[in-house]
Amino acid sequence: MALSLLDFLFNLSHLCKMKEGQIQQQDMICALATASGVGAIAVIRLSGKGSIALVNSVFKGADLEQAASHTVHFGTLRNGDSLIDEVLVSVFRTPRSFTKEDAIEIGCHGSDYIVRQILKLLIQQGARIARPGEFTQRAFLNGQFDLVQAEAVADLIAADSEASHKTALNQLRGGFSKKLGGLRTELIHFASMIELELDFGEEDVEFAERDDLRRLINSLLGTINPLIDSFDFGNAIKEGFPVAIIGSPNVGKSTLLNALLNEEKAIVTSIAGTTRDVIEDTMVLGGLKFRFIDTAGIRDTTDEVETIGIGRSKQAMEKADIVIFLYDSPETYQDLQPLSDALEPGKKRIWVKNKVDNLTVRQTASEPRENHLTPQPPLLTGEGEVDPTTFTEGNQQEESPYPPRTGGRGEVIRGEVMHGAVQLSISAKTQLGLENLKFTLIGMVKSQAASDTVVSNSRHYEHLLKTKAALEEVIMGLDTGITGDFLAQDIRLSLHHLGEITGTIVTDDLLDNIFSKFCIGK
Ligand SMILES: Nc1nc2c(ncn2[C@@H]2O[C@H](COP(=O)(O)OP(=O)(O)OP(=O)(O)O)[C@@H](O)[C@H]2O)c(=O)[nH]1
Ligand SMILES: [Mg+2]
Repeated sequence: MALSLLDFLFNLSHLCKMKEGQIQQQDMICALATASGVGAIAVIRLSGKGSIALVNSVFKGADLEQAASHTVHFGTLRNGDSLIDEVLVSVFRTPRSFTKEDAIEIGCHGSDYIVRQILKLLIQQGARIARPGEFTQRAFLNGQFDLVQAEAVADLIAADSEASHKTALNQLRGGFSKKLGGLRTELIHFASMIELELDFGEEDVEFAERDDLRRLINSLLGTINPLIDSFDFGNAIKEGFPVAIIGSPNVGKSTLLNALLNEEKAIVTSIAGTTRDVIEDTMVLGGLKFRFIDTAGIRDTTDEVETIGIGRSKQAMEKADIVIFLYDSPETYQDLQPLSDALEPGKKRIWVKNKVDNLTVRQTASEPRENHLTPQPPLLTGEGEVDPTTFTEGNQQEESPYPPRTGGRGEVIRGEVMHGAVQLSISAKTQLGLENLKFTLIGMVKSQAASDTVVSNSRHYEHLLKTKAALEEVIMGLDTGITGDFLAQDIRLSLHHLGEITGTIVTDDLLDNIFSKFCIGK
């Protein structure tokens, strides 16, 4: 007969650490919590059993052993007779500290020398230097938060845009782990019902209502699927939304990259074929991080290096979230058509006509106005939504080789949105219309954000995929009417993967792996 759920959990506990339980005060660890280097103030952290007594033995001021939790005390730190610094000591008593252990924070003057002297003193008195992330690891092990929240602490520190900050904060406050936790509890209930059936062996009894189980699994899948789908978006929030600039040689791709980044990142010359490889960098626009990718101009060539570069341009285009198709003439516009046709239909694209400054320069007061383009401020039509209108256009004598656009004489030409594609006109060189392009990019990304709860961590993504596969096995088992013991096995596997996400079930290896990526002092 299959193992009972209790046996299963018992066996697992040999390999795994269960998070729930008593607060464990471990040995004393210390570290600099602020960035190293010279600053006005530095903060040194100490946590573990005996921390308050240790600092009290080297502190001259109030008696810290008698001090209440969450109080701050001014005094001096001394190594024997020698004064190290005037400090502010904050006292936190178990369980009301970050780690839930007794903890002290020493605010001293921000000199490397003073920090070294204080750490040396603490180590002499019995503390040891903390491993990376060890404070957060202790907080997790003492039940301060689940693993998703612990990982969010690292993300919050690393956040470099409004969006990544918001995602990390959402995870820190429970985000999707609360939702998953609730469903997991229900699933455990079903698992135990099925285990009970197994205990009755030969007797044909069913404690677990199969229809209710199916409903629960569907509801779990309903929670998990959008989370899985959100990963690309969540990952881009962290790493930057990739935007590939694609076009024929010399249309101004590198000029545009430099203008977007506000720095001379790529070489610009009038020689066609200047850029040979992909060049990229990130920029935060409207609270979102974008990864702009300049590429080699695409054309037929026999040059070996250029051919490799063009291959990379095509790869960048396929991987990008948004493709900017840049052109400066009817010919270079036509060159882009086969590339766009070959691209997956759902890919977001912006068609950008460059070098419009040339068009205005060509005009003189006496000439009939052929292509009068006047920049307009971008029209915001709603929250985060952008109407990418840039220019008013006068008489257009020639038949336009470009895709049809709405609007007539002197009317505001709407940057058309067709099959997810938008049309704009700019001058990368004079930066005319650039703000509008930025607004369009921001609007395109913001329109993707379905909810605040997004998965941005590849570990969570991996376990969500595994949970989904296991849950689908349960559904398949229900469809084919498999026996309780097989059903129980599939449910156990789902529970295992769900538990690994929030850290209800974790191995030491996994914990070490996660927390070693933190900085020391966190
Ligand atoms: N008048 C005008 N010239 C521009 C504009 N943008 C780029 N150029 C010029 O066009 C030429 C080519 O610019 P690049 O940015 O090197 O073009 P590219 O598309 O990166 O070219 P490759 O790297 O060869 O594929 C340079 O002489 C630029 O100064 C613009 O908006 N207006
Ligand atoms: Mg270039």
